[in-house]
Amino acid sequence: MAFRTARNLAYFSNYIRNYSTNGPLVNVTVNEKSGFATATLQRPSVNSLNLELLTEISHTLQQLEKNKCRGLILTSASNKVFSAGLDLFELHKPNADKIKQMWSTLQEVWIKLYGSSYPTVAVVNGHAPAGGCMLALSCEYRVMLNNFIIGLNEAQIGFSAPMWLIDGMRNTIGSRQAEFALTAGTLFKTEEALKIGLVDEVAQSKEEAIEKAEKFLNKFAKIPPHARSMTKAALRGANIQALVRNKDEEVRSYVDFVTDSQFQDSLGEFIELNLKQKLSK
Ligand SMILES: CCCCCCCC/C=C\C=C\CC(=O)SCCNC(=O)CCNC(=O)[C@H](O)C(C)(C)COP(=O)(O)OP(=O)(O)OC[C@H]1O[C@@H](n2cnc3c(N)ncnc32)[C@H](O)[C@@H]1OP(=O)(O)O
Repeated sequence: MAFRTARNLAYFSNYIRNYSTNGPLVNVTVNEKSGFATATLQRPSVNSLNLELLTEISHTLQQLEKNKCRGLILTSASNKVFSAGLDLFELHKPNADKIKQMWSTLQEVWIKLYGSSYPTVAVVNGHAPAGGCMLALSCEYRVMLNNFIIGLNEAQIGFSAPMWLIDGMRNTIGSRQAEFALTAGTLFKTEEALKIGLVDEVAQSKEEAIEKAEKFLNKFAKIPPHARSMTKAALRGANIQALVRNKDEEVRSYVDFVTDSQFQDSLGEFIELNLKQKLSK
């Protein structure tokens, strides 16, 4: 088992430090006492998910799995936005090959994070719409700071969230609430999200949120890791397998959907109406 000896722990910490120097968009640190890793998303200014950030998240998750991480806290370097979801500018008039890779990497991130063998907590220290909510939902526990929004607003932008993400929402807040939330594309304020169970706890500061996250991770200290991860796989495996079976087909549908002129028109309108930065004409 990892971290059984101080030498193992030191090796892993050094490894992660070295790794983090190679990843400018995701900073990874390891608490040497607890063995918990903190992965901080730091793509300016809103951690919008472009191919580069998604690739780095995917590599980070792979390394954490390989090194038998004891627990992960996922958070943001911004004090306003956890992640603004997919990079909408990269979806506008896109290069088909690039968005193909982007969707495929997004699927990989979900498979690795939703299916990780180690426990995971999202410290949602800023807004988390769409893909930002997806990252938080993939974790096992969510601690959110006050006065932000979270939710799957895909319907508002003109499409449906993919099946695996709908599954993640349903598994978290139940079918009835998921239907209300997804069909309206609702973005919930922190307190509302707590009421429906989309987040588990509210914190007043990032420090308090990290403490709550560590408390959650510490609950597993005496549970055999293989028993924990087998149970998690039993609970989440069917949803993951459904995506694995349909991965390529979904990428094809997504590329067709996003490159269609109707989607491009509604995306253009959404950007002009909702984002400060505008499209160059
Ligand atoms: C069968 C399978 C296929 C099914 C088909 C499915 C098709 C799916 C296609 C796409 C899927 C998408 C899922 C997504 O994740 S879509 C992304 C949705 N995101 C949003 O709606 C968020 C939009 N942003 C906001 O609401 C706000 O910016 C917010 C995050 C709340 C932060 O607000 P605030 O603090 O006031 O900051 P600003 O609005 O001033 O923004 C700061 C700068 O960031 C830029 N920005 C914001 N969001 C994005 C984004 N998503 N992508 C790129 N850039 C973004 C914004 O323009 C500002 O830029 P600048 O500083 O240059 O002015």
